[in-house]
Amino acid sequence: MAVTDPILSVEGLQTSFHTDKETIRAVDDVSFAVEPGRTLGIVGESGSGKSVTARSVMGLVDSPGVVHEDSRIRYHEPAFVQRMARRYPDRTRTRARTSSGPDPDAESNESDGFVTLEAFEGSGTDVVVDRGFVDLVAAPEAVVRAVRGREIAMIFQDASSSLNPLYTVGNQLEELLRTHRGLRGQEATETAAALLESVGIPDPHRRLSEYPHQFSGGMQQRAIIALALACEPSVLICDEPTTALDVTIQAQILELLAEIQADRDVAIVFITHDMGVIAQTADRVSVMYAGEIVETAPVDRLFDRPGHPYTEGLLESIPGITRRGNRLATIDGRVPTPTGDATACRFAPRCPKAFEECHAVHPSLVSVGDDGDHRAACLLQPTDEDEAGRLEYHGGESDGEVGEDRDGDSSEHHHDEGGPER
Ligand SMILES: Nc1ncnc2c1ncn2[C@@H]1O[C@H](COP(=O)(O)OP(=O)(O)OP(=O)(O)O)[C@@H](O)[C@H]1O
Ligand code: NI
Repeated sequence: MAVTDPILSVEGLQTSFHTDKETIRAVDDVSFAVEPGRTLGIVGESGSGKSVTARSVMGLVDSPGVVHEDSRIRYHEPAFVQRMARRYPDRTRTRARTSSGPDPDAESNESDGFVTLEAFEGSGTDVVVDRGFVDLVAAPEAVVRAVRGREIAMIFQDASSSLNPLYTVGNQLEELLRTHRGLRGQEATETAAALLESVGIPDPHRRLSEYPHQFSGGMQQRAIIALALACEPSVLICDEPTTALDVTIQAQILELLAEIQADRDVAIVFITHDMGVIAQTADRVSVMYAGEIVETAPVDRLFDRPGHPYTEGLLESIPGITRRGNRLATIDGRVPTPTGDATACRFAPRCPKAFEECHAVHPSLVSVGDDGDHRAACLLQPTDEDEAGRLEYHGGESDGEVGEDRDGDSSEHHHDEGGPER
């Protein structure tokens, strides 16, 4: 597997909650990917859809939520893909691309496959997989269960629910090691102690026999991380893992996660509303607003040259004392609940830079500058030079004609300010 291949990729994820009154599009066409050893930050205010995105990946969306069947959630770990290809040969299909195997199309079964092989040798129950993926939306529940917690682990936003107050920390770790890794007795105890030690909990043997309430907040969070790591997952999703902790402990936990990542090459999806935390953790950032990703870029790039006014607002809120709050210091109002199709920019009602068009056109993600790795969904982003030049000719905000040639296809509309201002 090449270094740049993702271990987890999500494309066009849509998760809706259907109620009597309305359909809430909590996640509305979200795409992202994360590579081994890298951290993708997902940032946005309360209600932007971060947790529902994470729970969708885990196959844990609460009723009445539904992940749309056209969504793609792909897990690319070759050993797991190989296991599934051998277990479900009838539901395994092949894709030409870089295949080194025999005639790739010969064995294709396009109808209800959920395992896709891209580079492999042999076939059927002897197949050796170098590259491919399992589609978790199409996969049977048994496969999703095999992934959840073992291949992709999650630290939940509501940390208190992650530890059971009635059992010792040791019981909880050993139970996981028994059910998922088949470890028992002394071996399980030693492995549990080693796990506690690896997350920086001193005197691990004694702490195994203690109950969660005997741990401080920071030590509880370390124990929760130990539980998440017990099955040696390839991907760790952290949903606001430090929000409840004070600043010093928060910094220690972030450092711990970085060490774990360096040791284990685990891919991390780090969810937070705090741009300061993003700066410390992420390699790449996706900014979410009302169910959509409105900007995505490598972290330095996003901080240097934000391409979306919402990102600018989040960045301006960093030095404030709103760290634990979910409201932005610099932008009034709050995230709307997305119901129905997006027919306009969902941020426009709060946007200091919104113009008429923003209330009528739904912006799609376009490159910021000529960097294909940096994309923003904002009409302020010109999409190519000609167009930018033409719009410049039309002048600035005072130009009454600006709206007139913009009533057609939304994806081709731009505004003239030549990129973000700060
Ligand atoms: N069980 C549910 N039923 C109906 N709507 C829900 C449900 N769970 C989440 N939602 C809606 O989905 C949207 C996204 O919620 P989500 O919890 O993902 O936000 P978030 O970005 O994680 O916010 P926070 O920072 O507060 O955790 C919200 O509008 C919320 O009301
Ligand atoms: Ni959340």
